[in-house]
Amino acid sequence: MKDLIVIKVGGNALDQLTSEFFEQLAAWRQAGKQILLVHGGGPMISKLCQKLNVPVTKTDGVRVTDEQTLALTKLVLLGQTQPLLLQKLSDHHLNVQGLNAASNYLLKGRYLDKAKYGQVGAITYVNQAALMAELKTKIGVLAPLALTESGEWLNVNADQAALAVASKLKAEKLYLLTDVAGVLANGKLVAKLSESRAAKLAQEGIITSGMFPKVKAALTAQRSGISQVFITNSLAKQGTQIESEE
Ligand SMILES: Nc1ncnc2c1ncn2[C@@H]1O[C@H](COP(=O)(O)OP(=O)(O)O)[C@@H](O)[C@H]1O
Ligand SMILES: CC(=O)N[C@@H](CCC(=O)OP(=O)(O)O)C(=O)O
Repeated sequence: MKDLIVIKVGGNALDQLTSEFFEQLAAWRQAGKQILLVHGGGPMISKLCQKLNVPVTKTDGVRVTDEQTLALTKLVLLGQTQPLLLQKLSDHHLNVQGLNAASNYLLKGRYLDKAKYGQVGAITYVNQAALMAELKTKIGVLAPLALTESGEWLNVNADQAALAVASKLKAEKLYLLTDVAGVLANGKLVAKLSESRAAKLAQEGIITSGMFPKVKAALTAQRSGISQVFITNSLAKQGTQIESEE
């Protein structure tokens, strides 16, 4: 949808939001844009697990999520990080609405690989009509969780959730906000990143850890038709923009 901007706010980025961020959202709302924020909370989930002696296991950057981890994940996302972001937005006089998979079955998903990751999902369906109705008047703040057809909760990587929603709704722009200026190579920002350059940087061990699934999500988003995809730490800076192959 033209005029829809999807922004993923990672758990690390949540602590670093500057006044620029809120001013940009206000300016976009004034210009008639619809805005959906998909929030993370990974570091906070890991912290709570560690406090309660629940093992933290990640495979390919994905949290292996058993029943107990799922309960803590929901607790953190819906009880801690989402209210924190809503409060920050409200403090800046922005009109907001907290959203999750259970609000009008906004997001449905399927198991990614139950044997490997447990209760982890990939999004298969977005209730577009319900979501767009919410975004008409408010900035939506959506948790990265999905429900299966039979009503089981799934934990979804927040980059993947933002990508899925942005692709299904054909967003104009997708921002993956994180705690670094973009993809860095030898300390320098990579301003434009194509699929082949990304593959080379990954092979050289330059794109690693959390940046690896993020770049994969960004490339998939660009391929799905979202022309402006950015990995950045600020809405005022383009950071790394994904570009198509020559
Ligand atoms: N080439 C790279 N450029 C920038 N960051 C990288 C790179 N490779 C790995 N990283 C790491 O990826 C992190 C961002 O991923 P992650 O911590 O998962 O972010 P978020 O919580 O915002 O989703 C950076 O803080 C950095 O430590
Ligand atoms: C399946 C899976 O890995 N889910 C993520 C959801 C939160 C997230 O992605 O948060 P960040 O963006 O802050 O990392 C997790 O449990 O950490």
